[in-house]
Amino acid sequence: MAKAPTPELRRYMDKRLMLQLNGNRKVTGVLRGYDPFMNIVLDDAVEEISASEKNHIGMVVIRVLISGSGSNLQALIDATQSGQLRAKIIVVGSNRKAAYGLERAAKAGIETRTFSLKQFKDQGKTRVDFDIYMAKTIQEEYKPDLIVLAGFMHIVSPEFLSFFPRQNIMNLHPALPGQFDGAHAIERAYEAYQQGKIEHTGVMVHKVIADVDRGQVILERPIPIEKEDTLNDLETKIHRVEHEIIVEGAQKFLDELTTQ
Ligand SMILES: Nc1nc2c(c(=O)[nH]1)N[C@@H](CN(C=O)c1ccc(C(=O)N[C@@H](CCC(=O)O)C(=O)O)cc1)CN2
Ligand SMILES: NCC(=O)N[C@@H]1O[C@H](COP(=O)([O-])[O-])[C@@H](O)[C@H]1O
Repeated sequence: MAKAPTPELRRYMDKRLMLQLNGNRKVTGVLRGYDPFMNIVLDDAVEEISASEKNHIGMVVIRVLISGSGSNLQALIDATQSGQLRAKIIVVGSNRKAAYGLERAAKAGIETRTFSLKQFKDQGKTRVDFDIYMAKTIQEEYKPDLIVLAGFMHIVSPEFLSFFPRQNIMNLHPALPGQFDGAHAIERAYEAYQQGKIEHTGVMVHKVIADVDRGQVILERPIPIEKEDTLNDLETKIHRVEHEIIVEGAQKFLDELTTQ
């Protein structure tokens, strides 16, 4: 495939630019870097909300990985567009080409990538080959400050994690630390409540390590379960809290990462 031509921006390097983004957003900043995919790195970036209101963003970029409907991705998109989350989503990746979250990203003018484990296996390659390709693509083509796993239903290997020595990967999990690690956590919590084993569940965002859902907790929030709650009621309560904690957790982690 022909390599994308590098845009002629050399003469603007280290100069303050004003960029007009989608959604009629205006951002100024000092050009520090760019690549053939038009990923632009601006330093001391400032979003001009209005003539009198400015939002200092700093120099951050983020990348989101999804598998499903992407309601948490939408929460991140909305938060970056409102300025609540001082960051820019530069690309959304999914391991499922039918994930509705890819449509949400495209509608927001965000680049999307799909990574198919099945394609690798059909070529006789391994799951680790797939993980290495995915990690190498993310790191070399996008160089994100933060990767957010927002319902990304793929357990990443130590080989994947080795590409990110800063451990700048955050996962959203619909359970409290050490309670219901892994998939189907909400259903398992509901079942445990019905059996009288727990009185509440919760949501957390945590750093991603090889041991699934056992990374350092960034934020956690308990969610009470009422006896009249159906599973759907509990899922609704959990998703509402998720949409808040994923934004607050991303900002908290970014602030930590960018001051290291
Ligand atoms: N190494 C890690 N990888 C991932 C973590 C993590 O903490 N460490 N968090 C998960 C997200 N997650 C729970 O929060 C999770 C996702 C998926 C699974 C799982 O069993 N996946 C199966 C496939 C299931 C499916 O396709 O429906 C698998 O990967 O074989 C467990 C937990 C993200 N990755
Ligand atoms: N173990 C990981 C896990 O269960 N993640 C869960 O997938 C859902 C994705 O929803 P979304 O696609 O609407 O954002 C969310 O509930 C998230 O906590």
